[in-house]
Amino acid sequence: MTATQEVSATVESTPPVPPLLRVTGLSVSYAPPRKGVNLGTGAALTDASLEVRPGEIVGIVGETGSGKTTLARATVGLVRPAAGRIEFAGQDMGGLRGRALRDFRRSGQVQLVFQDPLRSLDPDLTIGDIVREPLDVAGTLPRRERADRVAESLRLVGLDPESVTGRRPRELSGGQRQRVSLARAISTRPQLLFCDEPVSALDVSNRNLVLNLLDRLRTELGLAVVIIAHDLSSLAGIADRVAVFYRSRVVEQGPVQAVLGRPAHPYTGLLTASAPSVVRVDRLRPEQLRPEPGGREWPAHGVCVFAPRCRFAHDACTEQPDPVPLDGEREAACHVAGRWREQLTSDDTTDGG
Ligand SMILES: Nc1ncnc2c1ncn2[C@@H]1O[C@H](COP(=O)(O)OP(=O)(O)OP(=O)(O)O)[C@@H](O)[C@H]1O
Repeated sequence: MTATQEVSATVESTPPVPPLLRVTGLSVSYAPPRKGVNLGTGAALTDASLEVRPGEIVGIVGETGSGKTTLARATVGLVRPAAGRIEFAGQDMGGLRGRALRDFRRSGQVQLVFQDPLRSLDPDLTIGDIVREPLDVAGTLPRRERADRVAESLRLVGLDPESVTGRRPRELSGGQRQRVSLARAISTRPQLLFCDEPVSALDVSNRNLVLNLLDRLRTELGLAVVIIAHDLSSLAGIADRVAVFYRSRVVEQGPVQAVLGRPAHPYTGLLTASAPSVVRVDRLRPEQLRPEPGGREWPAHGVCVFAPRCRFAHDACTEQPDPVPLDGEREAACHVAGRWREQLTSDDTTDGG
């Protein structure tokens, strides 16, 4: 056997790392609102598929109400899917009921971190109590070891346990509070962390600090992290892959450089064109991607969700497209995925290539 054959034999025999989280065809609808209480009806998530591998950072972007938080809530069992499958660490979450579901939630293997730490942290508890609480709920770590784990978790997020353990959330800055939320979330040493808008309430320097911290935690703890964000700039620097949500659907997903650098879905194109600070290969302007005024009227249902806002929509778009694989690991749910660029004239685009 030649050296090259030996190398390829080794590569071929290495099994691919199985995903930690595998979501397949997930649909979620919230119950119709009670009379007089309008919380919104209809599908919050439709036929969504996504995988997260151990140690990976996956970004989820999309406008408000597109279903990003619903995916996180369904994964931890806070909302029951109408269809589809969620597997975590090889286990079918749909099969968990009653006590088994409660035990899974309490185990802290998947943790959520929310946007506004001031509202999500109990103001009456000390920082030490707040970080210890998930350990008390899980009950897997002996009591005498919990104080050490609290101190270790605070240190991991860059806080000095001696100075913060006895304080209360209001005595800390916004950035420190978000780090307390992270310390709390990692106290159970989860395998997966969902961070819902973790930096949108922070100023720029604290944003970078918290994002770098997430990057470090995934390396040091082998954590998989899903970061839900409105804006792309908070993901561009640290995510490995990104999924773009639009009106309850995953319209594009793949490696972050490919998706943000050269979007295949016109909606991703619009997002990146509207966020000039995000490093990208395409240099498109939002107006190049918006439909001409007075264009076609689209029915409210059944058509591609993006058709009414898409300059490139045509007859085929009267049907919602399924996601199709494109180059490499990327996929997009669009009848003109990537090909819409051909419709831009050379004056329209100064593609930096
Ligand atoms: N508890 C609820 N009851 C009824 N409808 C809900 C509930 N929570 C969310 N929804 C609806 O489900 C849809 C998806 O909401 P979701 O919170 O998942 O979106 P999102 O992308 O996370 O939005 P945001 O960026 O604003 O947090 C929205 O139409 C929303 O109004």
